[in-house]
Amino acid sequence: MKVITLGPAGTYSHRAARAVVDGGEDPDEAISFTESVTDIVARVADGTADRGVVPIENSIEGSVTESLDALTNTDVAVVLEIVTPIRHALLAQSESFSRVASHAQALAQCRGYLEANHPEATQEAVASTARGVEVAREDPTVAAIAHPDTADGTLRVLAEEIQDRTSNATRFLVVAPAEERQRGGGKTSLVVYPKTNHPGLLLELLEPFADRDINLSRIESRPSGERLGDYVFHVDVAAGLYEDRTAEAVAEVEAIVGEGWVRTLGSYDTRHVLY
Ligand SMILES: O=C(O)C(=O)C[C@]1(C(=O)O)C=C[C@@H](O)C=C1
Repeated sequence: MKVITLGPAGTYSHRAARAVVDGGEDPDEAISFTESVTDIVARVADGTADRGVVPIENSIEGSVTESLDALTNTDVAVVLEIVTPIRHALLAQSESFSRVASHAQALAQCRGYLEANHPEATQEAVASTARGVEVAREDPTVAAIAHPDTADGTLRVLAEEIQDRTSNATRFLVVAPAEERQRGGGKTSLVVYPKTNHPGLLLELLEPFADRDINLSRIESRPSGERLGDYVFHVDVAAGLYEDRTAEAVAEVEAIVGEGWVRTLGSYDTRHVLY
């Protein structure tokens, strides 16, 4: 199983990806890296990798919009979701740093800590938390925000548990080639582009689920990119496509969108991973 995720090694996505590698396989051989989530999804769609692991939502900072957009624009399936606690540390060569480098999501998850403790430090968003660690290793003026293990004996752990809420957690999606779309699992994800707009449209799109007593676990709108005020909706429901009621509701939504489209990413289960 070839798994691709956000690199370099040591990212939170890398930690989540380890949970996808089969027991008998060496994770170091199975997992490869790239520095954008758009690229992860593209590598799965073109068959370079069997699975891709992308962050999709954080409990403090919300959606990872690049991942939502990659799922809008690329035909892939979602086969599993992984939820993990995210505990950040501040890592540097010494206390005398003037910049903090990390992934934009991680900087945002520690906004309160940084404002209270290092208001003078400038913040630099880099491709991942592990990339920030590489920068801090090369540059004594830079501190990184990342998992404490990434210090790896070469950086000092200046502070631990610096996320603004102890309950900080991120949800990752495991994507697979579109033909591996599943019907089994407790959750189903759809991307819905209604194309047109009229009063009550969103209500019409959601009624097929409400009518069948299917719980909506999430709805997120993203700009379609076509024009201002035109949206794509990411809808998650708490029921699998193997259930007739879910398949019927999706078919009804497909009929409602008419001129637009519905992409069914498939059904999947949730795995909670602690590390
Ligand atoms: O930079 C990393 O370590 C990542 O895996 C990315 C990412 C994200 O995009 O949300 C993953 C988990 C944390 O929420 C912070 C950063």
